[in-house]
Amino acid sequence: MRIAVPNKGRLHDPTLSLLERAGLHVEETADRQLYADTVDPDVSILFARAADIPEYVRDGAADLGITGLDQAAESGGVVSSTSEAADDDLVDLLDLGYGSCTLVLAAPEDGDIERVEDLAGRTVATEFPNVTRNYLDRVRVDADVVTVTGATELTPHVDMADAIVDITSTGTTLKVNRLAVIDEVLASSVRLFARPDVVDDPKVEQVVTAFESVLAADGRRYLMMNAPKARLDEVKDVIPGLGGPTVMNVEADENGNGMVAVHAVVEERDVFATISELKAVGASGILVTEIERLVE
Ligand SMILES: Nc1ncnc2c1ncn2[C@@H]1O[C@H](COP(=O)(O)OP(=O)(O)OP(=O)(O)O)[C@@H](O)[C@H]1O
Ligand SMILES: O=P(O)(O)OC[C@H]1O[C@H](OP(=O)(O)OP(=O)(O)O)[C@H](O)[C@@H]1O
Ligand SMILES: [Mg+2]
Repeated sequence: MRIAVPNKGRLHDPTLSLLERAGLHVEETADRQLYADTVDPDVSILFARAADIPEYVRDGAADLGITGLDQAAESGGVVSSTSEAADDDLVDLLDLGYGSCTLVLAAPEDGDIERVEDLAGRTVATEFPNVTRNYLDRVRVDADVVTVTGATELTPHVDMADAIVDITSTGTTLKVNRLAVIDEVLASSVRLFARPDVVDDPKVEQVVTAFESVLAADGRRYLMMNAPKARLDEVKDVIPGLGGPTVMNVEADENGNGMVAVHAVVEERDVFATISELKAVGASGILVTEIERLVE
């Protein structure tokens, strides 16, 4: 099974670190090499441009692809389950949570385009012509679409276009170019995409489970402590854990203090407050550790 992965750009490093954390270590290769093996002999990597990855998966050059939803939507149909998929659709299997951005319609701040309807008969410049045409159809506005390959934000200022559809995340680029958002076209983030015919492959399911376990571990910590058996209910009340905590007898509890060991997964943001509350109900020897993966 082959996974297409961004070879450069902002999605390259986070994608490799996700593969690493998921246990799919990518073998060292010379820079920009097209293919790489992973520690799993059944899984290999194809490095490609983020924008080409959807096409590689649709065509069968790869079985799975990791790239932005914006790129997948630009290249054709995207569905969220196999039951609704046509042969050349991509199935959006999993939101990997990074590369979050929004494709927006934007126009000069002090111009005459204030609503999408004002675009009738005007021109929109974009690197995403298909997504833009679909959007204009959806809102029933008849405008021309011109395709550019970069620096889209400049086009309204050089009379090439009246508005743009482009990526924004912090909004800095739009602001610097004195452009105001008129409408949201597509909310995007990096996803794991599959061809419909491979979705039920056990290897694909194994990859999905591995990625899910990394996402589940994100922002969570593992707490271990000793607690007086008599106050276990209070300890359980304090731990806002995933389900109930695990409670174990302490082997070395010879002097009969009635101590138990308590383990629990907690949200990272709750750890700070939880520790003082645990101490207050008699817990001691509290350990906080990172979780690499969590299969729920
Ligand atoms: N400012 C941003 N914030 C978050 N995600 C972004 C941003 N810009 C782009 N992306 C996401 O990353 C994807 C690839 O963009 P990026 O610019 O990294 O790749 P590239 O264009 O192939 O690389 P380069 O711009 O270096 O040639 C986009 O399709 C989008 O999903
Ligand atoms: O809202 P912001 O945080 O300013 O981000 C938006 C900008 O980020 C991307 O450009 P990128 O940095 O990838 O440069 P590029 O145009 O060379 O791809 C995108 O094309 C926007 O121009
Ligand atoms: Mg870019």
